[in-house]
Amino acid sequence: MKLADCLEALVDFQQVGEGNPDISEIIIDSRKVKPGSLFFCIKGHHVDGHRFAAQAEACGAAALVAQDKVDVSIPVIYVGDTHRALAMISDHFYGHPSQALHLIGVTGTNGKTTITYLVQSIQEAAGINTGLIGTMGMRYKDERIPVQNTTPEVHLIHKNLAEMKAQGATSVVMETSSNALYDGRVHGCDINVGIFTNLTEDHLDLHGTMKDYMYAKSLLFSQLGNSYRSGQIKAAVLNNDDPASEVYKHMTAAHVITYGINSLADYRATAIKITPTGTTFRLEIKGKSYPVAMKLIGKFSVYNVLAALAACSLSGIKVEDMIHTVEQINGVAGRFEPVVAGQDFTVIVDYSHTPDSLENALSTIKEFAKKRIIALVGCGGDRERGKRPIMAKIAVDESDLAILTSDNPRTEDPEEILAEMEAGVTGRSYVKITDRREAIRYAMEHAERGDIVLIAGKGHEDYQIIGSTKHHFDDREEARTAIVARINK
Ligand SMILES: CC(=O)N[C@H]1[C@@H](OP(=O)(O)OP(=O)(O)OC[C@H]2O[C@@H](n3ccc(=O)[nH]c3=O)[C@H](O)[C@@H]2O)O[C@H](CO)[C@@H](O)[C@@H]1O[C@H](C)C(=O)N[C@@H](C)C(=O)N[C@H](CCC(=O)O)C(=O)O
Ligand SMILES: Nc1ncnc2c1ncn2[C@@H]1O[C@H](COP(=O)(O)OP(=O)(O)OP(=O)(O)O)[C@@H](O)[C@H]1O
Ligand SMILES: N[C@H](CCC[C@H](N)C(=O)O)C(=O)O
Ligand SMILES: [Mg+2]
Repeated sequence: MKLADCLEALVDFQQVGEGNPDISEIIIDSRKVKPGSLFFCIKGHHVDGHRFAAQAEACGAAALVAQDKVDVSIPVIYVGDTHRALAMISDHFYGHPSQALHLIGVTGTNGKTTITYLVQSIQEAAGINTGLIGTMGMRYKDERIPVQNTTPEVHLIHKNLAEMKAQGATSVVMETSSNALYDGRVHGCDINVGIFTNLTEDHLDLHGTMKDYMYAKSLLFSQLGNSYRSGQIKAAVLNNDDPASEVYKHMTAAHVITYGINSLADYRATAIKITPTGTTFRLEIKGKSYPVAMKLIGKFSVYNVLAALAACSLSGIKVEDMIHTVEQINGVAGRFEPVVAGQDFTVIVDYSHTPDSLENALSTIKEFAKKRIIALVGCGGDRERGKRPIMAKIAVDESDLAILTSDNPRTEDPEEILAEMEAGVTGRSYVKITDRREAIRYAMEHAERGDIVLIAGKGHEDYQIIGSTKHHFDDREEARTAIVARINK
């Protein structure tokens, strides 16, 4: 596409420097610029992308988009807000792919990844080619593209939606994190269905207060639009058991479909029974009742299934077919994933990295625990600090043996993170082992027949970030190695 064609997406800009070069791709990181790139200077949380204008030019950028003065000899398009222009130009550059897709966005503190997997599985089983964008990467058919963020940067979303569409996808389900909504990473995405999971404490380092965090999530529902075009579905799928849904109902002009367990809702679960191998419940929809027996464990999994069923019903899939698919699903990697290596106790690896998810994981385990519960918990560095003492307290209070350890310390001192966690513990004893590998080994060596060990916080992650280095580290592998070593002792 020519530069001038890209600029059709904007209403107000100023071009300095003659020329109408061919644009090969849209780039925001100077280290990735190739000849023909259109480089956007973005003001980030850490550095100002305008600093890299000269580097982008040296690497062959065809033109730049900037909001502050830059000194280069290639054409520069000056706009008021480069990030907003990035959303508009990339949507245009990639041919407005979201408009041609049935796009489902999922927001909420916990459950987003799980719901995207459920939705993709249910729709795929019904013959709807569905792409997925989320924490564990972008996935379509056999394609797996790793991502840096749960919700990638806006130009990457439009680019990948276009690629998925070109490969035959008619629908895409995408995690839309509160950070991404607030930062405008889903601008230009024509979302058809917005799903809300729940709102509990996390990310207050970025949003400040729970109220602001709630409003950040509300953007998904207000962005569903205010027009009723024939043939186009626009719907908000809301959790009636979470008070924030009441606010979101007012934020959207779209259809509202509710789900819940404690309150009346369009999609409701009753008679929930949790066992170590699965969950059964009755699904109540419009006066009809359907039995469900699934392998997913816990009340929180029932919420996720209800949300997915409500959303997928909008794609016209029969309830019986949806239930059949849900019943076949074994689970999502790193979400309540068992590690089985010949031991006589249970080991569960779970991605609970928030107070609410940790509490849910432990209360779910309590439903079927016959002996002790051992909880291994850490908190990530360079992330919200307020949750540290709360998570430590939950781990210590809700288990028989709590092992406090490191998660991803990132650039923080692991001892200081642990000290902030320990400040939340009152009275009860616990074990502190800073090195996560040692901590897992300790848990595997001290578990007794029939105990259940929860290894929380890192789930599917196959790395540990210490400083700015990513080391290979996988809780499931670590647990297995320690179990085998114990058995062979
Ligand atoms: C704090 C935050 O949100 N950071 C996001 C932000 O990066 P940033 O603002 O720090 O960028 P920066 O380093 O200041 O750089 C500014 C600009 O200069 C450019 N640059 C930089 C260096 C260079 O040599 N050349 C160059 O051109 C950068 O490419 C960028 O365009 O913009 C980047 C591009 O979109 C994101 O990848 C990055 O996410 C970081 C990795 C992150 O950790 N974000 C977390 C907080 C986050 O967003 N998490 C949510 C998940 C939450 C959940 O699931 O619960 C998510 O959606 O992932
Ligand atoms: N509906 C839910 N309510 C509460 N906790 C949940 C729910 N679903 C999952 N969890 C817990 O949260 C953890 C993370 O689940 P999941 O990865 O699906 O959430 P997420 O919202 O994608 O998280 P992230 O913000 O890291 O992307 C799970 O391992 C489980 O312990
Ligand atoms: N999406 C979450 C993931 C946290 C995972 C946990 N292991 C950590 O590193 O804190 C975040 O970026 O805050
Ligand atoms: Mg996720």
